[in-house]
Amino acid sequence: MGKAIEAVNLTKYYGSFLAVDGVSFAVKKGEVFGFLGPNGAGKTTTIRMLTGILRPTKGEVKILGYDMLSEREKLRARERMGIVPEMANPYVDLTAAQNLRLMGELYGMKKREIEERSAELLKLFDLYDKRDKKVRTFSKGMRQRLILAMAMISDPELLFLDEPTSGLDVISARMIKEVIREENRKGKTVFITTHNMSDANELCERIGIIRKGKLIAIDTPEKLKKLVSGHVSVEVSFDPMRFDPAALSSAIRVETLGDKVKVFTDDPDATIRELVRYAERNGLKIVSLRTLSPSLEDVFMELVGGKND
Ligand SMILES: Nc1ncnc2c1ncn2[C@@H]1O[C@H](COP(=O)(O)OP(=O)(O)OP(=O)(O)O)[C@@H](O)[C@H]1O
Repeated sequence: MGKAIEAVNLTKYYGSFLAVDGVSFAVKKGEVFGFLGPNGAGKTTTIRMLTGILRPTKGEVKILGYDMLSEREKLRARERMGIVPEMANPYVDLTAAQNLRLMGELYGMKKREIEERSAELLKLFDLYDKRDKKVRTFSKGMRQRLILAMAMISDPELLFLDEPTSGLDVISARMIKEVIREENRKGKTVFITTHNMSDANELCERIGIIRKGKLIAIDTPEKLKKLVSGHVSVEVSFDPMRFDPAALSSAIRVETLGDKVKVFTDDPDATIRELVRYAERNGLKIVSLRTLSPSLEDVFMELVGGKND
């Protein structure tokens, strides 16, 4: 399996301001890779360097093996990728079908091919009935679905999506996520920036977390979650609900939530054993017992300190 994206020491200064600071990573072909970070962390700057829109101050970018710093190779790479830029807009005075046609022509596709692919994409994004309506009449969600359809017109093997679901209605966001998953099933590579933790968790095989221009962590969502200690908890409910937190030696902290207690621990196995023993000793019935893993949000908060940069 080759590499779809290779970035080495990617660096961008705006004047004297360092927006992206020596970022290196690789994305395998067929992978959905998420780039997660707070506002202003450098996500858009990075994606613009990867797609050849912005020239890095320093560093190297290879896309599908093409050197993006060479104008000629960049054009070859561009033919094989689809891009959804941040806050992109279709032409509002054209219809959905016309926007798709224009994009197909830019990719040098044949008329027949454009018509067929457009129909397929319009149906996929539930815009087929609206294909001859001017985009001016479209909601934000419909426009964003069209933008993604336009990026996919040439059936590219690699998609770059900058905040594709940001600020969208639930239905459009869900549709877009479903399409991303489906593209991935077909073996396509997707690079997606987001500040939405649950989207990243749902969609991405690996996630890079960027903060103040630096890549501070890169791993699978599950492994990233293991980075945060003390965020694993065991939730238990007894009948009758009587509980003395001091009885647990494995607890870091205990929270009471309605008729449940949530015990934070570094050793969920030991905590569960203690809870079972506690119930037996005190004649309590265990109504429910489950282990809760840290969320990606917990990881994110721990790593970026919960602040925008
Ligand atoms: N053209 C520019 N000139 C000067 N500074 C810029 C320029 N573009 C971006 N910046 C700054 O570079 C930093 C990174 O911006 P970037 O847009 O890459 O962040 P981001 O992670 O995509 O954030 P957001 O989620 O808000 O889009 C920010 O501090 C931003 O203010």
